[in-house]
Amino acid sequence: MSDAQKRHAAIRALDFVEGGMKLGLGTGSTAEHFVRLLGERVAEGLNVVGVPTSERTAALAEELGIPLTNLDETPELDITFDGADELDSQLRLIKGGGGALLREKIVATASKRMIVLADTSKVVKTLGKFPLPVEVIPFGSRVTAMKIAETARAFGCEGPIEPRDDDYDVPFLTDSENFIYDCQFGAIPDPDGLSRALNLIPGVVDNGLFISIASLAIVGTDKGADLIEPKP
Ligand SMILES: O=C(CO)[C@H](O)[C@H](O)COP(=O)(O)O
Repeated sequence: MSDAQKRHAAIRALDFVEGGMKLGLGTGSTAEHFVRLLGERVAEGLNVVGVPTSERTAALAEELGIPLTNLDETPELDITFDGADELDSQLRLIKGGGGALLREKIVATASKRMIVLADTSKVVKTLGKFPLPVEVIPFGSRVTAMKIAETARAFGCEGPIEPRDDDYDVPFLTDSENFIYDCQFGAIPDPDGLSRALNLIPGVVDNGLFISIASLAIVGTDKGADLIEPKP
């Protein structure tokens, strides 16, 4: 992972921003580069409004003076800029390393387009090396986790499924006060099928697979950034 590459992706992303736009603001270190650069433009007079995908991003955007709104007031956004934990050639993503996958997916799908910002380490042939985060309601979460494992097996995915916690064994809570299970599958042969099946399990709120949502990836390199469109 390269911080310089992340910053290069964020710099290139600013070329897509125009005055008057309504923007989804992602979560994570790559998205943070973008939000900070956007804050500089806003300070220079750029007129945009943002919907943050997490409390963390909301706090940062507020600190930088970026005007914020929410999806109730502004249900259609122009572009969401967000990071990813993995992306493949079809621009299918694994997201949720920072635990914000639910709001990230809601905001991205309320946008005319989602642009993913990444460094080169995020580009993979097959999704799944990064543990897939699945957000579950705390009630009955162990049963839900067993069903996740069963469902995943039917899609050729095996591997430990572990509740995310902090350094003191306290369960990690999302902004919506749910748990996250990290599923170490190694490879996901059918991301689309797995994503649909997981979301049918009672207790699963959503999972970190973003399928047919991103329409462009900006991958930062050591010298600049490459634009990648989804391959059919
Ligand atoms: O999905 C996310 C947060 O839920 C992030 O976009 C993802 O984890 C990438 O983070 P980073 O840019 O710090 O590598």
